[in-house]
Amino acid sequence: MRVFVTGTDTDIGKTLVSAWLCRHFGCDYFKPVQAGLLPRTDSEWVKTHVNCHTHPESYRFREPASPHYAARLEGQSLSLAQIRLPAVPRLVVEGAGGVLVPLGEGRTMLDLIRALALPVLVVASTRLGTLNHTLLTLQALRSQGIPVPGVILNGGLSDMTAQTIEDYGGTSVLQQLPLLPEVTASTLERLEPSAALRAALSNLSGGGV
Ligand SMILES: Nc1ncnc2c1ncn2[C@@H]1O[C@H](COP(=O)(O)OP(=O)(O)OP(=O)(O)O)[C@@H](O)[C@H]1O
Ligand SMILES: C[C@H](N)[C@H](N)CCCCCC(=O)O
Ligand SMILES: [Mg+2]
Repeated sequence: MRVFVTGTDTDIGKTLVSAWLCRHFGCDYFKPVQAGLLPRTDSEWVKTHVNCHTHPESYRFREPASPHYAARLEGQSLSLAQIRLPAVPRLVVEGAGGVLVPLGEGRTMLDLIRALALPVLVVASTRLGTLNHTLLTLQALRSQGIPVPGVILNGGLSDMTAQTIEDYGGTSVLQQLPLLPEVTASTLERLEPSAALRAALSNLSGGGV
């Protein structure tokens, strides 16, 4: 299975969830656009926490900022055509920030997602405000006809949030991941994927988890 992991915001847990998916579903990891290289890139974080193959980024920028601006600071611009998916059957692709993050020349992360033609998992928090952010994200993805197998709630359990996203967002909450007191290889390993997540991922085209 090949899947794109987006989120409702930056710092919402996309890298943690991506690493966890790689660990439990035997996937490689690919971060096409990395803005901010220190203290470590997302690929380095994934490599440190789970033993999976990470593919080189298509774009790496020093500034921890929106990619369109980080690129401009280095006199560069992003071309979607330069971003090619690694040809492997099991792959987790992580975005940068949320779906409308600017990539330059009027393009956003949503254009990249559409170009890559992958189904999308949305990582969301359970903090107050998440319902609005999550429903807006789902609406943006749906407006482009992008398939969304579901949402992963990260960093705190809330059945109310999960139920409301399902009721108003027309999609499934496939997993709730708790706030981990310690984020290590073994705490990630001990978090078991739900039956709903396993089923959703095994149904993806190219399927089999
Ligand atoms: N469930 C969790 N329990 C404890 N800490 C978490 C959890 N999820 C994320 N974090 C921590 O929150 C921080 C932000 O998470 P992460 O780097 O995964 O965000 P991101 O969405 O990938 O951000 P970016 O847009 O920069 O790629 C990290 O320090 C991460 O370890
Ligand atoms: C620097 C950060 N950690 C990510 N790499 C990029 C996040 C871009 C967010 C842009 C925005 O929505 O304002
Ligand atoms: Mg990340």
